[in-house]
Amino acid sequence: MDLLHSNGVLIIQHLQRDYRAYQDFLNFMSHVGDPRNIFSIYFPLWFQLNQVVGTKMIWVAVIGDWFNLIFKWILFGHRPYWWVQETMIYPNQSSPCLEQFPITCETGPGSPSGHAMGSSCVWYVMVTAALSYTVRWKDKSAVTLHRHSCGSSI
Ligand SMILES: O=P(O)(O)OC[C@H]1O[C@@H](O)[C@H](O)[C@@H](O)[C@@H]1O
Repeated sequence: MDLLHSNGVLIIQHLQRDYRAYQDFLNFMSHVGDPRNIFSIYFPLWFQLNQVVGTKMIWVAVIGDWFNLIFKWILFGHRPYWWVQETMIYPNQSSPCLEQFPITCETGPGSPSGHAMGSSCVWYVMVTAALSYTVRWKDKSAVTLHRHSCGSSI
């Protein structure tokens, strides 16, 4: 398990060091996808626009959170920022320094991440809905264009 955690820490350090320029963008994406917005914002909004997408949002919230809870009970995983303080694999207080954000300061078990699971589900539902709307709109305009071109050639 230590090998897994230490590699996770390396990835976090790489992201925090080499992708600092994208920090605001990534934070924004993370906040937009936050599953706590499902009940107050996304469900009411999407249900007005499209009932199927709205219903998907609710299922994502319920099933996603339920699975996350079950997996957290089973895995009961460490969070990287406290694991680096507790592990013995870094000698002489040379534990890596991980930057924390308000959204990462949680105290419960960390694995799997409820935020990562929830926000990827939220983004999946929204992106697939937007893509299918775009495809339908394109098909419709192609049919209209075809009808017009056929009509003008007669
Ligand atoms: O398990 P994590 O990644 O610390 O996430 C904790 C919580 O993070 C919040 O941002 C989400 O709205 C919650 O749904 C989630 O449970």
